[in-house]
Amino acid sequence: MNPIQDYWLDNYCPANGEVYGQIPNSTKEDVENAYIAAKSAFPIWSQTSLEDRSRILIKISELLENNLQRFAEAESNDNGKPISLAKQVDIPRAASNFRFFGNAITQFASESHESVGQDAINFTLRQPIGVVGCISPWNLPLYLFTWKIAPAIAAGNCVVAKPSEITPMTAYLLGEICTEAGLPRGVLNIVHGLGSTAGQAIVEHPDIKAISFTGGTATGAHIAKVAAPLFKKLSLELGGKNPNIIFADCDYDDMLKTTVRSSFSNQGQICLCGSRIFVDASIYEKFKKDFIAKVKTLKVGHPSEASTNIGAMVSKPHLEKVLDFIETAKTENGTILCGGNKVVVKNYEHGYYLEPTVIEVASNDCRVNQEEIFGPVVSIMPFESEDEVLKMANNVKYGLSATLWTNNLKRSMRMSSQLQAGIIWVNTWMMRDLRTPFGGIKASGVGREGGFEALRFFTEAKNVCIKY
Ligand SMILES: NC(=O)C1=CN([C@@H]2O[C@H](COP(=O)(O)OP(=O)(O)OC[C@H]3O[C@@H](n4cnc5c(N)ncnc54)[C@H](O)[C@@H]3O)[C@@H](O)[C@H]2O)C=CC1
Ligand SMILES: O=C(O)/C=C/C=C(\O)C(=O)O
Repeated sequence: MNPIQDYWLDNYCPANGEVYGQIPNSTKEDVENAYIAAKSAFPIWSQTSLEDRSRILIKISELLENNLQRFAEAESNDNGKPISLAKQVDIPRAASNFRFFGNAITQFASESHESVGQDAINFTLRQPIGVVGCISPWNLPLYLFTWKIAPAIAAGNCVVAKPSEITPMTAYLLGEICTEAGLPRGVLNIVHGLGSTAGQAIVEHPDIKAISFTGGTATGAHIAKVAAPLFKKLSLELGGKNPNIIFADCDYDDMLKTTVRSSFSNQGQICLCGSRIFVDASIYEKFKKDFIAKVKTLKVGHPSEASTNIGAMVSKPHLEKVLDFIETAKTENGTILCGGNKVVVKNYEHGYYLEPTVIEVASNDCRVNQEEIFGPVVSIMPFESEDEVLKMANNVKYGLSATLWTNNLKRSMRMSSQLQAGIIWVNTWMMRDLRTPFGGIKASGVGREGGFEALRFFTEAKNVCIKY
């Protein structure tokens, strides 16, 4: 063991497989120091007026927008995603997160209940919790990091936050911007490092009273086990295995174009991707032909090239994991209709590239349809009836999102109410309104983010009853 060497973690660039930086592998002591800083900032920040908090959050948002190119390059370099995606989606959304919660906090109200006949009135105070922990994953690094931090600080909390050790760069840059925007010292404390050490220290900390986590289901289960006996508030956004259900009466061209996106955006590394595609048997063969033809046009390439549709996978171990799933599919009578192989990109031979892959599965019970792959891999299979597809869609441990393609209003209402998922999209995918509740059921998580739900999570409700 070399304590100096072990304190630093290599940071890889997925596009070329090279180490391009190092981050601290923060220890329990580092987390304690972050907590102390947060605790000392809390009395002032929690009493800072809503107008001042709002102004600072909106300033952070503006600075992110002003630095779009720099942040997008950093995100793409760190994660492997096409720079075009980082520029159009990740960084603008991170900016929106701050702007949205900067505005939302000025509109957040609490309840009052008049106890008629008892000469009393109850009102609810919504007070910040204190020091809270935010832990985020590598797939949408700044987007998800800020989706937690923005409501937490808007509500008057101070934060100890850990980005994924696999994609630390934009969180580091965010720290600079927050300082420039005038966020007081100690309000946001970013610690870098491994989940098993720095992350675990946040979750175990007896005085960090709430944890907002996005990541894998197994990690979420572990966090819940550690946090529950400490009586922490928990928000867990976990994995998905989302059905994309296509009926014959849909707007076919729109469906086809969006299904390519919902399958392969961000190399399929979004918990909302529609990884199980179920197609009305009457259009199955046509869909199969058209879909594969479109998928074959997607260009796998270096993330910095404008023509790239599919960039690099986030890490070598993750690439290997996804390839293992493709091998598993073959042993389960799956047919690889296209893709399935690593891609060697000229001049970037050590990058982690994978073809977009479509697998025709014989049954919904196979591992490929039951486990989260989290890569550019989707399965397709036909269905005969609404009842059959509903059963298959729900027959999975996850319950994050579902997409329905149909112009039949009654059917969309019927199915929306019966699908076991926290988010249903009808004739669209990943259309986001930041006011809406966001989250899953079953193994996809606990609690909701977004809008006032997030502000409720990051506050404690205290009821005051006054007799008059
Ligand atoms: N939102 C989602 O649905 C996501 C799902 N995943 C799934 O999870 C699988 C594993 O990916 P990982 O990178 O290992 O994700 P992960 O769940 O281990 O990592 C997410 C975050 O949790 C932290 N973390 C890990 N262990 C922790 C612990 N004991 N205490 C506190 N924090 C901890 C990590 O450092 C990271 O910041 C992926 O293959 C994918 O299937 C991964 C990322 C996002
Ligand atoms: O809030 C959103 O728009 C998207 C969230 C996506 C995830 O939580 C994920 O992919 O992990």
